[in-house]
Amino acid sequence: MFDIADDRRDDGTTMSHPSSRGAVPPPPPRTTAFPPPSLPTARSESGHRAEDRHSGGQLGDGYETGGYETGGYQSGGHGSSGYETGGYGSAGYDTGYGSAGYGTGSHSGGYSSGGYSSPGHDSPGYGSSGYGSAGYGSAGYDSPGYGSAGYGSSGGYDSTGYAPSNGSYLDEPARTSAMPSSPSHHVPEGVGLPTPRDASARSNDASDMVAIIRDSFEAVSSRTDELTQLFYGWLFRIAPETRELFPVTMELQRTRLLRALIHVVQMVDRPDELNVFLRQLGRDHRKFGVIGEHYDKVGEALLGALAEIAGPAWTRDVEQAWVGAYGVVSKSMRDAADAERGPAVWMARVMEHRRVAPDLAIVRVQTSQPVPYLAGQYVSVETPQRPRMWRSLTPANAPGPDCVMEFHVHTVPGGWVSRAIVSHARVGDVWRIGPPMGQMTLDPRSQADLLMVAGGTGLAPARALIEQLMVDGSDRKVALFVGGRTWSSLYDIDTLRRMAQDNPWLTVVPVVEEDGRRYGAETGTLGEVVARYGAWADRQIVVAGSPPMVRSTVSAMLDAGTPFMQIHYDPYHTD
Ligand SMILES: NC(=O)C1=CN([C@@H]2O[C@H](COP(=O)(O)OP(=O)(O)OC[C@H]3O[C@@H](n4cnc5c(N)ncnc54)[C@H](O)[C@@H]3O)[C@@H](O)[C@H]2O)C=CC1
Repeated sequence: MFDIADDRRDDGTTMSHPSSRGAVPPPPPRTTAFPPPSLPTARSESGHRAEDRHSGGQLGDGYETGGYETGGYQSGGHGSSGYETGGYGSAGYDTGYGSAGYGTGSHSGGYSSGGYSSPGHDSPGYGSSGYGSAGYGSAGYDSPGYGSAGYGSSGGYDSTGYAPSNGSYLDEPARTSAMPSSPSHHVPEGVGLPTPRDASARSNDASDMVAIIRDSFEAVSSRTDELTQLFYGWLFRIAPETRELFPVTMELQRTRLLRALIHVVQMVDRPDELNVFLRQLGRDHRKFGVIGEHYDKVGEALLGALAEIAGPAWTRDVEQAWVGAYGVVSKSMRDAADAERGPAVWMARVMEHRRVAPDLAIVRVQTSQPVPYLAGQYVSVETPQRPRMWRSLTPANAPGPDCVMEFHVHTVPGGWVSRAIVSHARVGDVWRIGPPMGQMTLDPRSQADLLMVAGGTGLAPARALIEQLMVDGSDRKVALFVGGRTWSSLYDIDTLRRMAQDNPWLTVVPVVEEDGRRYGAETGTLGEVVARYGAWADRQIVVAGSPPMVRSTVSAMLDAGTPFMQIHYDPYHTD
């Protein structure tokens, strides 16, 4: 319950059925030299690492997993005592910015000063108030912060007030700006930032309620570990049957609960956005087998736990505010779950498991019914080796009538699920797949050329998008910069080469950290290398990889003059 591990979903629009999108062509058979000559000219290569490179990428024990759940995002957070410090800090847009994290609660002033507030980033809307605040709205506590809603929203405050959020809906600023689920416009009180535009519209009662919820939550924010433990203890006491919905190890679950709670608290004054989030959460929870009556028990446990931690500060007003807020939350979730007609999960059989490196496997699964995902989206996955441990993975292929999904899974040190998938998944295993999420999808109406920057298994969404362009018969120019730490870690380079040879619109540029010339690759970090080619101002840009990689890439691009609103990336949970 209240697990937002897999909560990124779009704005609720219906996705097209994969089978109507045409067959995915088989990989082209030949090899070719690359890169083809259609790129801008690179400036001189420094080969030096970015200052912040690989920062904050350590995982806490057990919070890993394959595909895109590796380092970075998790960073210090889960590994350290509270997720409210380092972890989400670095999940924020950079360390300074992030380090305020959620830690000090919603009123932390830290946000306005960190990272992206720093001088040197001169793109519009990127200044101190702009970035600091926009990110705070979500970045601190929730993975959207890292992606679309957090940094993505740094367009957030521009001179005219609120620019649309970014980081989603590749190609289509209008849709991006309309994206209701982004919590990006929230400005916590007390940080000296612009007033949220909806503030004036709030009634006194509502704003009182918002203030009470925020203040009371902040008051317990230093004891969130206790809070979540109490909550689950309470829940399992009053509704013992819910225990089996959760994995044996509850640590991660508690973190997820907290994230969801914080998310709700942060968005409590933006009912429309909150509603989208909650509806997605409700639909997603169908896969856990959550039923209507559980919502009441959860409410009771939550309020009970809050009251116990708050002590004398739990006044009647506070209680009423929370009762009201929880009523809204549970209604949205239940309504959405009840309204959903599609499957809660799809069963997928492992049809191929290829260990392409000791720590990396390519797994192809087939579902009996199509999973309605779009190229670039991701799904949550549960494997028989790790029951009830759902992890997010991005299909590396476009949806096709064969109902096959290909996943690229890199082990994360200490990771339960990623290691199990790489080492122990077998042909014939049956996986469960949750509903598609994420918004890094193509707008079929756009003809803009594209730049894709992919680090490690972050290649998956880029490859799916490229496949989709092939299916669509597009001739939009695509430059794909694909990075690995070493040449041998570019595990899919042969396929990419073939694709580039067969599709003249596609340019593939391999990037390795050292000694690239030896392999015909560029040397450096992805951000450095991409920025050497200029600002890419005429392209829609997708960045996928570990959070530190995304962070440093976007930073380098902004420094090179890339318009922020053209850069897209999805939020990822790394647990
Ligand atoms: N939809 C998405 O965006 C997806 C994201 N991912 C994420 O991609 C990541 C891939 O991880 P691995 O395969 O282990 O790749 P990796 O961590 O070995 O890194 C691969 C590339 O990223 C660069 N890189 C890594 N850390 C960096 C940093 N701090 N600064 C600059 N560049 C950095 C490396 O130089 C290399 O080019 C995972 O975190 C995974 O969660 C994976 C699949 C989909």
